[in-house]
Amino acid sequence: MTTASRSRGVSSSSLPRDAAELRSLLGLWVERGWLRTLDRALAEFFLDLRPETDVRVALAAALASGRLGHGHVCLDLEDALASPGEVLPPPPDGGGEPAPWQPQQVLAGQRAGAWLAALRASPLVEAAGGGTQAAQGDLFADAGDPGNRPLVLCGPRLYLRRYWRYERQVVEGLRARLLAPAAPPPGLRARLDRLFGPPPPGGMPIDWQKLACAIAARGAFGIITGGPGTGKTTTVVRLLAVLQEPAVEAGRPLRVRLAAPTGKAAARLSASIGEQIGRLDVAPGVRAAIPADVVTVHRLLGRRAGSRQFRHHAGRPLPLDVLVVDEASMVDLEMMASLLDALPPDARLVLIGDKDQLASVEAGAVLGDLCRDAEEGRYGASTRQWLEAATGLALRDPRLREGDAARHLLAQQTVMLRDSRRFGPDSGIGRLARSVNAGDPAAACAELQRLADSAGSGISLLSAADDGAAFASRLDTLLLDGPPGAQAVAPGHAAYLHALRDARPVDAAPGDAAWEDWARAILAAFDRFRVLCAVRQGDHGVVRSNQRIARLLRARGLIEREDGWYEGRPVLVTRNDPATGLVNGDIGIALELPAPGAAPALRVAFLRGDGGGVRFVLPSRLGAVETAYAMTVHKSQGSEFAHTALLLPDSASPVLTRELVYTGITRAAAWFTLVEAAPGVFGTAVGRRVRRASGLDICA
Ligand SMILES: Nc1ncnc2c1ncn2[C@@H]1O[C@H](COP(=O)(O)OP(=O)(O)OP(=O)(O)O)[C@@H](O)[C@H]1O
Repeated sequence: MTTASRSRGVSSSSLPRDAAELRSLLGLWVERGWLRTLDRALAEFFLDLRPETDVRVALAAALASGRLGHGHVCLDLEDALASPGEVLPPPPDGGGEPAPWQPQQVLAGQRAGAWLAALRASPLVEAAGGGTQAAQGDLFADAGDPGNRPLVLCGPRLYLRRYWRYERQVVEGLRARLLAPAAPPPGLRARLDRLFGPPPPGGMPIDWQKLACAIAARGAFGIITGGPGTGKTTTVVRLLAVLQEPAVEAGRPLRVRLAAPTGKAAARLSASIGEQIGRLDVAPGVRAAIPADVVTVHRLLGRRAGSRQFRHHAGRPLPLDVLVVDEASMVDLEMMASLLDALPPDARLVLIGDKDQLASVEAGAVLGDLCRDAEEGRYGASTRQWLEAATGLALRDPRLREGDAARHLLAQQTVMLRDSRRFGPDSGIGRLARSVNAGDPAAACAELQRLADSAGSGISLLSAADDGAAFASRLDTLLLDGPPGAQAVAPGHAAYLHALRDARPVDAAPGDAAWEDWARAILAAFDRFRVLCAVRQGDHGVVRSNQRIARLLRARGLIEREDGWYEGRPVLVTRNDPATGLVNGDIGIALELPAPGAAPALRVAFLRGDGGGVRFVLPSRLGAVETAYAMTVHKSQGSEFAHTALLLPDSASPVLTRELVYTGITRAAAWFTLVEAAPGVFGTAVGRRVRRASGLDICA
């Protein structure tokens, strides 16, 4: 037993009786991995500041801070005390058997009413109505003034003030845009008909892309959500044409900027927008006024080195008229607040993304929260009328439900695209993704089994329900060679190393273009397969999966060593690096290149941002990289691979959710393999949603 647990007297399962007991309990939670040091430090700071602080207030502060580390913007005390086992997820080692000092036991039987009363009575807590803009003072400047108290209680939700302020900024910023008078471009109907085609007889079936374009064109804010291949990029490019045409005709082209949360997503969108602009049926002047250049949100806002501040903010807004943010599911609350702060009041903002994907690693699930009504439409009568007139479509679809323009304010400016051109009704990947999203574990498991049993579905399943040795050796085969019988479409990691060896242009002189072509082909071959893990640690986490694959490749003689730098080592850049121009998420492969008058040396090949050229970087110049045979599902967002194998671990960790499985499946373009290290884990994950506490609710 540790010092902390002894000093606390672990026999009691009730709350700490005083500050000393609370300090030792928090020490124990940090030691055992339930909380971070900074969560404990916050509670201790409050106890130091005001020694008379009720232990419930200090404990709630530590929990609210701890929840931030798991993506929650606040601590909902009613939910937390009703389900104390879910307040803090167990640490990576599982936290051991329930013990009296564990969060679930300490919080068991506590009543939210008493905690809320203690919080309301505390001079550290401001009780907020939730509808007003918070004062922006220094966190601890004057804890006596309610506008500066470090904690904010809004109904049952307890926030650290900074996050409450972000949430209010987002709510107020979006609300103002949603209530701004609609300003559709002139001649909208004719422009839509030209770009999307005239409406079908009777206005059915609904062209969701046309609808989305109309909605986003009419207001200062719009959301276009949809799964992979539903035409989000196509719609955005046509939307920009619809907005830009009258502006160019009037001789005042709009200043349009495109942004994405990560460098990888920005590069991918740049490439696909560039391609779509080329196909657009508009005058050359309009086409020229639609940019294909996509920057990261951080770069757009102008991050100040070493601080949370940006160059652009309300006092120095971005010089633009239209801003499109793609992959918006990855935008966290703080980033969204900063964006809205820096946006001129009369600029249009359009968010694009897949609401069903995993949310950002940082706190907040902004797109998911904003798209709460997207499935059901919830258009009010006036929106319906306007949409039908603007598009010639009839809004009759059994999936749509009546809405109220004031109560469902956001929904009036949101459209969900529903028809995937990539994963149509017969695609196995599409069927599995839809079944996972529907959220019925038994039905999803049955669909997975049925698809895995039918040849040509593009789905395979490897389950530890097989006996252990067979499972391990089948997994090894999968990782190296792909699923048996499907290796042409669904390779394993041996394939790119064969390409490396077999296609090496041995006769080419140093610097010859053949070396760049070879590197490009190897990078493309490597991108045909990726192992995605739910977690970093454990037998089926990223770290051990990378070690396992390296060991297997070496045993087969395809690489020379298992660690350090070696030819063929794939790496993932984990931090933006201005010195090399590489961004978080970039993938490179170490290759041996000839050098004039010197021995061949390793260089790491990366595709350039425009997707065409290759650049070679010395391994010694790469600071933050890790081996990339396997990566987390989180890191894979915004990428796509011909074959993905999703490894679900053998314990039902709380990170295993429907959104994680859906994101993993939809990274696969041609083939998806599910590896289940314990029977039943897939079903458990499908039954669990990412539910992040927040108060993002916008009404008129
Ligand atoms: N209305 C359309 N008419 C013809 N082709 C279309 C249309 N909409 C989409 N496509 C085609 O379908 C494919 C997917 O479209 P798009 O890239 O716009 O989808 P997306 O939702 O942005 O995909 P992703 O999930 O990759 O971001 C593209 O090849 C695109 O050209």
